[in-house]
Amino acid sequence: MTTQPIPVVVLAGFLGAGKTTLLNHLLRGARGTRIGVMVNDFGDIGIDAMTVAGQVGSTVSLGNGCLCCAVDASELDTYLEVLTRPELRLDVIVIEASGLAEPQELVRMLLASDNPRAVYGGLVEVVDAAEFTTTRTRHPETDRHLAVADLVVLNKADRVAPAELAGIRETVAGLATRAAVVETAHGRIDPELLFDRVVPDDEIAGQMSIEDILYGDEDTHAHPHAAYDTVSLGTAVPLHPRRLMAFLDTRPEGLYRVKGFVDFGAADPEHRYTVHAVGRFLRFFPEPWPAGEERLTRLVLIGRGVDAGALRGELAGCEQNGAEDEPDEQSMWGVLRYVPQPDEAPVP
Ligand SMILES: Nc1nc2c(ncn2[C@@H]2O[C@H](COP(=O)(O)OP(=O)(O)OP(=O)(O)O)[C@@H](O)[C@H]2O)c(=O)[nH]1
Repeated sequence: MTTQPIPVVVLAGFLGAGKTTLLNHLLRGARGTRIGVMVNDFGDIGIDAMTVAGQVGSTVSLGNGCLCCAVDASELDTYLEVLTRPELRLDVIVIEASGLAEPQELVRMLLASDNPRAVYGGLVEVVDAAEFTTTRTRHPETDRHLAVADLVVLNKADRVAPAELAGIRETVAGLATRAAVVETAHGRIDPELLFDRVVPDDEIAGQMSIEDILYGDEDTHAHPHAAYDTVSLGTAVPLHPRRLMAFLDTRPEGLYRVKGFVDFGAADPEHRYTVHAVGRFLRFFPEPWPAGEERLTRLVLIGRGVDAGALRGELAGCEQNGAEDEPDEQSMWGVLRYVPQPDEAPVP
């Protein structure tokens, strides 16, 4: 059994950048490497924990709220204590920060942790190449996040023309001066990039001063999620595809992220539909209902400057009202327009 401390890698990046996709890629390609996962869901339904593949016994879901606000260093230590138990024999722990977390806060907490079996293993910042320019304009803190990253994964390269991608890469590299920048699609990076990133003590000192860790800079505490609203829907009543599409097609600008699973009831009893919207980008991924799985819809909406009460009401209005309201197969056409073609990789 190894006596080396376990590296703890922070996986950060704005809403929808592709953190969960990357994490699933790592888990699938893990082979002999034993990966522990801490998932930080934003919203009171554990969507991200549910979409992390095949992790039994070594996943900790941090529930509602943002890790950097909701958890202090001692609480983080409690979670780390669980994942660093020798019997789990983990080689690496990955913390997926919520898309609105301040990665620097997490890094600070990890560095302050007194768990001798864990060592900070670096900050990976996932960037959505297709949304980079818009995100940066709306969220100037993006620059600060890139500046402290150890590895930048420039994801969704498939959604940007090569010339534009080269320009974005140059901008990102200029901001992430300490980091390697890796372009990829669907988070398919070489796992070695992460698992070998045990950062020596002297390098950590170079990354963040002790004053940074102890006192921080008040400006860097401006949490981007303060201004965000989260609306969740968890229901056993199937949603009507036409009404859900009408809702999604007219969703307000500020509703940046929609994720979860939808049950369309009689309109398609065979499949559950994973939904992902990032900005104006929308996709549904049908998959057969797992055997014995309860038919439920779970959705989390995250937005800024949106009327959460109205959204909640509109979502509730998408629920089917008994037999008379039962949709037919044609009512699925609107949904099927957003199911990816075979060359687009599905959500795991
Ligand atoms: N075209 C394309 N889509 C991608 C890529 N990576 C991820 N996606 C899709 O982008 C959506 C968001 O991906 P996630 O992995 O859930 O993003 P996330 O960063 O975990 O999102 P939050 O948890 O909301 O912060 C999903 O529909 C993914 O399938 C990519 O490289 N190319």
